[in-house]
Amino acid sequence: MLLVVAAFVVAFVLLLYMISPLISPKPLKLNGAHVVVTGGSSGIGKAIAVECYRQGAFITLVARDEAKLLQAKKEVEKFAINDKQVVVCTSVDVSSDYHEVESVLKQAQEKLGPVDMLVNCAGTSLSGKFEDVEVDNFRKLMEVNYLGSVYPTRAVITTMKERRMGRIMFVSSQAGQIGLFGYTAYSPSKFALRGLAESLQMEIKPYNIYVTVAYPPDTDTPGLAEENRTKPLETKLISETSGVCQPDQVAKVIVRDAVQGNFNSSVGPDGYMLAAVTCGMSPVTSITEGLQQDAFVQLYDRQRDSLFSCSWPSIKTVFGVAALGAASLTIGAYLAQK
Ligand SMILES: NC(=O)C1=CN([C@@H]2O[C@H](COP(=O)(O)OP(=O)(O)OC[C@H]3O[C@@H](n4cnc5c(N)ncnc54)[C@H](OP(=O)(O)O)[C@@H]3O)[C@@H](O)[C@H]2O)C=CC1
Ligand SMILES: CCCCCCCCCCCCCCCC(=O)[C@@H](N)CO
Repeated sequence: MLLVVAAFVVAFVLLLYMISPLISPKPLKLNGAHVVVTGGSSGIGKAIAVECYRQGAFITLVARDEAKLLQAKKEVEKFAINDKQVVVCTSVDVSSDYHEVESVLKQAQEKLGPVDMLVNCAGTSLSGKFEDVEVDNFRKLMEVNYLGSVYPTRAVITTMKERRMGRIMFVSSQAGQIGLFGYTAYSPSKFALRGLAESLQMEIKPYNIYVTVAYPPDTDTPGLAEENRTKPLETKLISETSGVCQPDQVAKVIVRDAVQGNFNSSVGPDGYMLAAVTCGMSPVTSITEGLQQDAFVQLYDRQRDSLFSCSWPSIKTVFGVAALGAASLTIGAYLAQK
């Protein structure tokens, strides 16, 4: 019986690998593409700009501080792969006023052409116990981290729909997948991006525009350094279970997933597991991803009511275990190629 199930699982997984490319979107070519990166003057945003530039993209960096923008431009330009590439800087507060953001992005498109990929990375974090956080900071974080992604997206979506192509990336956080001690102001602003992304993807999928939500762990940036100055010990200890990544490592994963049109983008095994157990009704862009999510949820469910009960396994358990088997095969392959 077990041999039959194992043979079935192997055949099933091989079949999935063969048909999976049929449902994945066609990858976006970054060579010659216009990529706008909000928050591109520092940390993860700057690393994403570098990663796109070394693949031949034209970059618009968006942030507030002009000196930091110019410094970032110089750093990104070192990675040019041809002499046509250009980095343009534009200073605006993405959360202040929609019409200002719209006008800045209109000018950017007049300079470098329509936006092929928008990376919403501008954001800030703040941690502290609920009653210790300045009440105004709840509004501020929602404005920067949520509205600061709505406005640029709103400013480019019409052109993307007319062209029937584009990529929109939202940089959320693992704290946008799981609420944590000390993040009562920050987590909601990152959870909000998921709701926006899932709703928007449903609307624009028919226009061949793909949305990606990135869920990075702690990443070694000036933003993290600033945050760590006042972070409660509890928040620090929990966050560090996921380790601390380097911006270029995070950027490589994020750009790869955005180019592929993958809806979820997570970093490392922890991030992968977190994404699977918090997948909810997020769109899956590959059959194997859906299967792995099912297996993890099955495992999670079954652990709750004991994986192997002494009675005959129900059909659901058999398929759950089969999915689990397939998932472990797939995850093994996935981790092996990492
Ligand atoms: N570092 C980490 O541990 C993690 C970070 N993230 C998220 O990644 C994103 C980047 O974080 P990180 O690289 O650490 O941050 P940094 O502080 O290093 O960089 C933030 C960038 O966003 C810009 N920015 C901030 N506020 C605004 C604004 N209102 N309008 C326009 N630009 C703005 C900053 O430039 P300027 O100040 O000049 O405007 C800067 O370019 C954030 O959304 C963060 O929540 C997610 C998970 C982990
Ligand atoms: C079943 C699988 C479980 C996997 C373990 C996951 C444990 C939760 C880790 C949460 C880390 C939160 C990092 C926030 C980073 C961030 O956004 C700020 N640093 C912003 O600067």
